[in-house]
Amino acid sequence: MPSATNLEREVPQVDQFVTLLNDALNHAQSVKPTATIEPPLTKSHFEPFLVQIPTIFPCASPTYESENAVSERGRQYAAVETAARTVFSSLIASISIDSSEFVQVWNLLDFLSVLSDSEQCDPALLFWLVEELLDSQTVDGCRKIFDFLESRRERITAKNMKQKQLVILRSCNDLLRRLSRAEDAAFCGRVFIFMFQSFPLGDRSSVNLRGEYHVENVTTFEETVDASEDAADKMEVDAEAGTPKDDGKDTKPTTKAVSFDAKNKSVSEKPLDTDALYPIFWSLQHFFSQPTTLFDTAQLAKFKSGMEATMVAFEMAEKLQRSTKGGDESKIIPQKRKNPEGEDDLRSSNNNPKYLTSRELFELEIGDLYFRRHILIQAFIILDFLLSLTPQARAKIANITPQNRSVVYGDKNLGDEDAQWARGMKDRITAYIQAESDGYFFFRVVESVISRDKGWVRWKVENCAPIERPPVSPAEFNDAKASARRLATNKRLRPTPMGSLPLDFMKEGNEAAMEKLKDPARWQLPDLSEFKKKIENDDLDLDFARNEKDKLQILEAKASKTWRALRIARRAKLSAFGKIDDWQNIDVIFQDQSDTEETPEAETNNGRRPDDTKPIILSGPRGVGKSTLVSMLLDRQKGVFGKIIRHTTRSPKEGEVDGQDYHFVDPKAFNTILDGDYFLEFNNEDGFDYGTNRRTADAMEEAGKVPIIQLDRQGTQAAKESGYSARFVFISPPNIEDLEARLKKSEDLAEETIQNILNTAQEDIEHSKSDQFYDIVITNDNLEEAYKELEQFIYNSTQGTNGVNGHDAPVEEDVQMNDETNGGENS
Ligand SMILES: Nc1ncnc2c1ncn2[C@@H]1O[C@H](COP(=O)(O)OP(=O)(O)OP(=O)(O)O)[C@@H](O)[C@H]1O
Repeated sequence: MPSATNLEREVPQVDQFVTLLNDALNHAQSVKPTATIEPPLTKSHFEPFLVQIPTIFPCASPTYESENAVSERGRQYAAVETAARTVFSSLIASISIDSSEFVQVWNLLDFLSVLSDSEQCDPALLFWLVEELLDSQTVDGCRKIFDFLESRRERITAKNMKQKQLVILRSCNDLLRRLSRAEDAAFCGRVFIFMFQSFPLGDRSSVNLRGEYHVENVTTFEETVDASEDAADKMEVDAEAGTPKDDGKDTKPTTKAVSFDAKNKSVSEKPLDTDALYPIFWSLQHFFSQPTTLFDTAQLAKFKSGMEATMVAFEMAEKLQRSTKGGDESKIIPQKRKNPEGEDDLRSSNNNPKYLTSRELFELEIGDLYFRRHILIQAFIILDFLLSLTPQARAKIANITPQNRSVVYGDKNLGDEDAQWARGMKDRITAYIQAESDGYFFFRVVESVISRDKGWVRWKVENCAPIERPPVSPAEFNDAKASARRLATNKRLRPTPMGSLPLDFMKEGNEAAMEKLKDPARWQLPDLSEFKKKIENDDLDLDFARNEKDKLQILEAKASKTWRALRIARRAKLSAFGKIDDWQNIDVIFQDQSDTEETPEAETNNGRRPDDTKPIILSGPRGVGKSTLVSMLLDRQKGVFGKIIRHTTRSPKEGEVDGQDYHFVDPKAFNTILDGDYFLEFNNEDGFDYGTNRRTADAMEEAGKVPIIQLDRQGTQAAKESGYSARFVFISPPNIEDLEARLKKSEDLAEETIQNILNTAQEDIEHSKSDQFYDIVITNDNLEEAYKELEQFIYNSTQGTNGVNGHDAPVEEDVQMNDETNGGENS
């Protein structure tokens, strides 16, 4: 690059262009009086200056013709660059990025972007200056520069990306090196997103194609035990081994302190004391940062016994924490870590989150759940790496040609015994992580990140093949269209559509036909127990299925029977539906009726169905009378409504019945429902989860009943926010004193609890007054009147007189189901 001062002196156009730039900046300030990044200045704002360029550089004119045009363009680009750098340097030398004057730099960059798009300067010029700007600013300043880049991203990356991509990549990577992943995680994310959005998905520029490992990331730890030393003085942070003594290899600490001789074999059986475990544990970091060292059998043996010892210690730590409730789960991830040598090298100390490796901290660290998880994820990744060396894993990528040999390690194989160990260890880690309180979800996140990463690794093995689908040929398109049409066209109807009974007898003459119609099999619902046997037979057949095709057929048959059984069961065993988590196991509906929600009376079905059958959510303070009103509704409109019972992970209290007071489930079952996003609302109280399963309500609706859900204010809010379609009713006490009296009368509550309930009630009442949150607010003063108001709302006042307790039209059902309804009618 030519030196600015020399060119300035030698090339008069530089001076002229500096003047033009300054004029343009003055003009910019008049058209954009704000001091903010937005709005961007565009070509139209700089038009008067663009037309002046040919007067400085004749070659800039579109009509210019010369055989030296190319070299003249080169000179123009150099002069524009020098002028731009001159103006840019004087601006950033005199104005702080925090000052409002700094808008001039944004304006200059906007002008350069216009110049670049009009091919009046080097396409990369803007990014060269941005690179310098980033270099000259603190991380806070860089955030502002990124605000600018993000707001202009589409515009500045639209043209000539090829010339720009190198400098973008360099600036972003430089910036990332300066940022701490732990402390500036959000900013790092912004930089990555900027890169992802600027470069096409399949761009290989930043791919580590040679499969190099970050060997400088060496973890140091204390080699010898010295009880007399002051722990605070000794506290060490593992350092980037940029120091010459490391030479890229962690010679010093990791190997010396660890002894993996035969005597140490017992580590897998009983826990080591922390002093013995300390060097073994930290030496694992060496394998985590340099997995290829595991190709050496001795090193692999070290890794294996180190992992075994670590797992035993972790399992012990977990057991201890469980037995001493409230064990130290506090995070000890420090906010700021000091550099061991006190060197003023911010870059190296900020690059990666570090571990504190002091002996004194070790016990605390392994007592910390988050720390243990960190280590186990590292181990998980390494085990996956090892398993990628098995013959089975290799077979999966065998047909990829050409392979990127740098990441395949073709000559290295993992033996059967080691592979078995690695699989066993992976399972052990999985079980360990999942056993923690929110471990199930945490592990799912880890699993999905790792599985995505495997996709990228495969892409690397494929030498980063272009990520694009070949266009569909017209012939393929036409074929697909024709077969879609074929599939969508109505086929000829079968003489006996699937599932319907033959009607041939109709030809046999009236009397005989009528007799046949009386056959109970035509109108009676089959007995639920029949399906039990048939489903059991299907299960048996499944066990003996010879191939996938047979299995699928049997599964389909089972699904059909299961569906029919559920349809029959919905009449009497609705509460059991909440206990079904897997369609393949519906045994619960075949169990004795006594353990279901519905009482025999509920089947008498002499209530009236409202026109609006949306679920009803009843909210209100504790003790206001919600349950009383719901009981009245269930009693007076039999068979029409169904109360939704919440799920909980706590155990039943004395007298509580599963399925009546709560559905008592274990955390895994609860999490499965949560994971499926089936909870309408959920909360955690005293360490136990509670939630309302939307599926229970859906099943009830499907069974033709109107679900009634009792929720507190937060639950109601959650249901509303999730867009749940329901009718929202608030039951209000006549006043706080009455509520207090009811609470004191009905429950044996401590004074403090009562006061808390009353405070919440006050807030609930205030909130119920806010516009349109509830569809109706009913004051429960006189119980009978409150009930009437509720019933009127449910049935809608215009229809309230129209024979409450009368009969509604039957629910739309298939013929078989209707048959039973008619048979059971008792009005
Ligand atoms: N209108 C009323 N007048 C007097 N007492 C009433 C009235 N309505 C309900 N009660 C009584 O108030 C007490 C609390 O009623 P209920 O259990 O139905 O309240 P709740 O809102 O369901 O309470 P929670 O939210 O704690 O379950 C009961 O003893 C009930 O008989």
